[in-house]
Amino acid sequence: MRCCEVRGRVCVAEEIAFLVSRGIPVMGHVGLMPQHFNQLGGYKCQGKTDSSRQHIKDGAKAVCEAGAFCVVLECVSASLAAELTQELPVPTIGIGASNACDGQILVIDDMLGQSSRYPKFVKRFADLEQTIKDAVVDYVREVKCGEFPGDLRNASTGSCNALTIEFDATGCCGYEPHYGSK
Ligand SMILES: Nc1nc(=O)c2c([nH]1)NC[C@@H]1CN(c3ccc(C(=O)N[C@@H](CCC(=O)O)C(=O)O)cc3)CN21
Ligand SMILES: CC(C)C(=O)C(=O)O
Repeated sequence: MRCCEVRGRVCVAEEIAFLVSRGIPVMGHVGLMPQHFNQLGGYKCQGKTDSSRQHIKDGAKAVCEAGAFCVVLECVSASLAAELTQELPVPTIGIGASNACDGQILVIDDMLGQSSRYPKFVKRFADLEQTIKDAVVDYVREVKCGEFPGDLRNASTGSCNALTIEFDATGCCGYEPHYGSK
């Protein structure tokens, strides 16, 4: 789905209502907003005090009243996420905000293990960084010792490259590499 995400609380309700009135679906976003890193004092869990908790709740409600179709909760406490998920009329999508939310976000580079820094809530479901490093180290080693490219990987003699790609049923756009003699 194509939509627009608007980050902020009560102060962005007017902008959300404007976009929604023109037919643009808007996703709200409360809690940690990385764009407000300086005002928030870092990438910290939000809603720890009663007043900031209330502030986030008021904001999330205003965002819904303005017409957002869902609200992202970023790094809010589990109990606040549970309350908002109960109280808001639209689905909540959490990131670092517990499993109380209706849906979840995880940055793809984080879950695949390809980021340079990891927020503490991330689970790495794969370690692509290590996989890529291992592949590159193997490649460099094989090039240095002459193992790659061997005869089999040589375009003019190789047999394993006997590849034909046809882009449509008639083959008129087919790509047929020329192997063998030049
Ligand atoms: N790759 C990536 N993944 C993300 O999820 C992400 C970004 N980048 N960039 C923008 C924000 C920043 N995010 C973060 C980053 C770190 C924490 C984190 O671990 N915070 C610590 C406290 C850090 C502090 O005190 O300064 C915590 O205990 O919650 C949380 C959210 C989430 N977002
Ligand atoms: C939802 C998260 C990943 C995000 O967009 C951000 O923190 O900037």
